[in-house]
Order: sequence, then structure tokens, then C-alpha cells
Amino acid sequence: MTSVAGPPPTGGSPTSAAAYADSFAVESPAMAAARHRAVTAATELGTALPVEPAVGAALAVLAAGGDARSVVSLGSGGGVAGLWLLEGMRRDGVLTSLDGDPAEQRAARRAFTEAGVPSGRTRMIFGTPGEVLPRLSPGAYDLVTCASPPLEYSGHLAGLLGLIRRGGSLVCLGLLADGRIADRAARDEQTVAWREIARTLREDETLTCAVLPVGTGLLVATKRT
Ligand SMILES: C[S@@+](CC[C@H](N)C(=O)[O-])C[C@H]1O[C@@H](n2cnc3c(N)ncnc32)[C@H](O)[C@@H]1O
Repeated sequence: MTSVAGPPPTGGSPTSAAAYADSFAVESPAMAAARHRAVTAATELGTALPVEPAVGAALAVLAAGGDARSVVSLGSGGGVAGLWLLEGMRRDGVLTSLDGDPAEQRAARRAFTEAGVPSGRTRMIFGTPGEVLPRLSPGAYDLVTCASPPLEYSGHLAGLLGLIRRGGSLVCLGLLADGRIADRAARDEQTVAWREIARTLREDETLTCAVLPVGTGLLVATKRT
């Protein structure tokens, strides 16, 4: 095949593209402060990192696009993702924020308070999916986001999907982290759990699914109406 010399590519590297997407997503001072605390905790205590700004903005878009009034956030962390969700939700919407770590729940509550979120707009629930899911109303939620490690909720996928109304979405965060899901040789438990979640959602004919390669990735599954 003859190659044709052309102008040098003008596109940036994937890294600069990701940096652009993050810089496009302008965070409020409260989000930036919550991010700083969460990153500090991750560095000093080994807790999980918050979502990247571009992922937060994508969550806000999904919440706004679905006119979300009732949202579940599994894995509150330091509240960064929660603040983005609240940004996209209806102003009378309620975010139900779950976490199994009391320190993370306190951090998320602090983030919401410092952002001036009215107390009636958040419902903080302590516990694991197995403990909390039975307390939530089936079909009552517009959007459910999962930020905890996949093994922590892969056994509860049916229950999580059951929470969502038709037209609503399940969003699983982080499946592209480290690129292991694309590496056939990777067989660690978390990667296997990711593959199972992805396969289950894609094979479910009641759902329309996509992987959004933003930050560490979003797996979005929307219930057909
Ligand atoms: C990556 S962090 C979430 C960060 C959040 N998305 C943000 O941007 O601020 C994951 C959270 O999941 C929580 N988690 C992990 N396993 C859990 C489980 N089995 N039940 C409930 N929460 C869990 C952790 O305590 C942690 O706060």
C-alpha cells in the first residue's frame, strides 16, 4: 500500500485530551475543596480517589438529561460525585447517598453542607448494598450510580436495576481504570467482576448500554420504555 505523506497530526495525545475534558468541567469551590480532602485522604490513608471532573460533569449531564428527581449514589466517598449529581438533578430532587464507611459518609455530608445543599435534598444511609437495597423502593429512582469496587455490588445487580424506573439509568463507574478489562490475560477478581457486570447488562434486552470512555470510564445502562 502506498503511503501518502500528509500534514502532521493535529490531535493531542490521549493524556492531553483527558486533561482538556477535565479542565472543561469547571468545579465549584465546594467541589474543589471536597476533591482536595478526598485526594489527601487517598494519599495519606489509602482511601479511594474521587471521580475525575470530566466524569462528574458526565454524571451531571446524565442526571439533567433524565430530569432526575430521585438518584441513588452507591459509594458516597468524599461527596464529589454527589455534588455533581445534585448539580444536574432537578432542584427539588433528592440524592440517596450510601456508603459502608462512616468516615466517608462524614466526608460526603461535610461536602454537601459546605456546598449549601439543603438538608432535605440528601438522604445519607450507612451500609452495604446487601443491607440497604431492601430498604429502597423498587422502580422509584431515575438514576443509580455505583462507585464502589465491582465485587461489592456485582451480586446485587438485579436489585440495583430493580430500583430504576423505565427510562432511568444505571451507571457503573471505573471499569476502564488500569485498562485491565481489555487485557484478556487479566483474571483478578475485580476485573472478572467488571466483565460479568458488563456482560449481564449488555445481554439484558430491556436495557440499552454504552461504555463512555471518560476518565476511568462509565458503563451506562438505560431501561427501555
Ligand atoms: C471511589 S469511592 C467513591 C468516590 C465518589 N464517587 C466521589 O467522587 O466522591 C468508593 C466508595 O465506595 C465505598 N464502598 C466500598 N465498598 C462498599 C460496600 N460494600 N458498601 C458500601 N460502600 C462501599 C467506599 O467506602 C468508598 O467511599
